Amino acid sequence: MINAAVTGASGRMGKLLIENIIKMEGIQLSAAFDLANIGKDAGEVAQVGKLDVPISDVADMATVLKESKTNVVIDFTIANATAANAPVVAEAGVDLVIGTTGFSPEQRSLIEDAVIKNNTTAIISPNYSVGVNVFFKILQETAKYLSEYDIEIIEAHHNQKKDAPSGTAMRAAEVISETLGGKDFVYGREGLAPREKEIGIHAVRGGDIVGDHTVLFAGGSERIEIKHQAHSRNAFASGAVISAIWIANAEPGIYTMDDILGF
Ligand SMILES: NC(=O)C1=CN([C@@H]2O[C@H](COP(=O)(O)OP(=O)(O)OC[C@H]3O[C@@H](n4cnc5c(N)ncnc54)[C@H](OP(=O)(O)O)[C@@H]3O)[C@@H](O)[C@H]2O)C=CC1
Ligand SMILES: O=C(O)C1=N[C@H](C(=O)O)C[C@H](O)C1
Repeated sequence: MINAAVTGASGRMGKLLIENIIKMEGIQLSAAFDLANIGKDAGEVAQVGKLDVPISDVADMATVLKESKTNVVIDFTIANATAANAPVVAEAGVDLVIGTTGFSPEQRSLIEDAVIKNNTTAIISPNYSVGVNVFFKILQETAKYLSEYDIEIIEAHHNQKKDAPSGTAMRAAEVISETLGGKDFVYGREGLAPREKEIGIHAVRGGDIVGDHTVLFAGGSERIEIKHQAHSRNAFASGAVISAIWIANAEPGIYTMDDILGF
């Protein structure tokens, strides 16, 4: 049985991760962390019934992980929180499934260094849905054929999202840039904006949009739009919990969803 802890247990994703953990075989909730609802039952906060797992303060993370015999922490919080908590998790010899987005290059290196230094394992992905990871592959292929076309990425999310552009939009831009040997990124456009050989990245925030990503390849007299739309956060939560099961048999190191999906 895999013992999984959830960090960000009171959040939109945290609650759904707990719901998915209790539904899946071979994995159980061993601990939960958040800034809010400390001491409350994580199952009751997630509205899935009492689980006898209290939400703990992140300040007690090292002790709680040890006492709860946690094997893996699933972290969907905010960049600075993940950057602070990941070294604590790695030093405790516990694996990590990271869904948080919006890392600076320094935060990303700090997390990866802690995992490597402690010989543990991490999966880091801006999007745990199967569809988005197929979408990345389609973008790679399309970019090869339409390398001369103008490329713009438009993403839309709910009005409570804390980072922009989304991690998925940034990964889409990286995938295309890597395929085409390097592109500049331009964020939004305003005023006179002559088109160079860059990828334009645009973020929209409104209402309860779960997550839309469109990549536009525009030529002189035609265009292709490749679009992924998430209908529910379950697309992300189920992928993250499957990843937490997968990690139990992985060699130490850093992985992405490509490894889990066998791409
Ligand atoms: N990879 C993927 O597939 C997906 C990634 N995401 C990413 O996951 C992250 C969370 O998204 P979402 O659930 O919507 O956000 P929420 O704001 O709903 O949830 C985040 C939770 O983390 C808590 N938190 C903040 N700081 C800490 C800390 N230091 N220690 C412990 N908990 C903390 C927040 O508390 P408080 O509210 O009090 O600050 C909140 O309860 C975002 O970065 C988002 O982009 C989201 C969906 C899919
Ligand atoms: O914050 C969200 O909601 C989401 N965040 C991820 C991102 O930034 O790419 C993934 C998904 O689009 C939902």
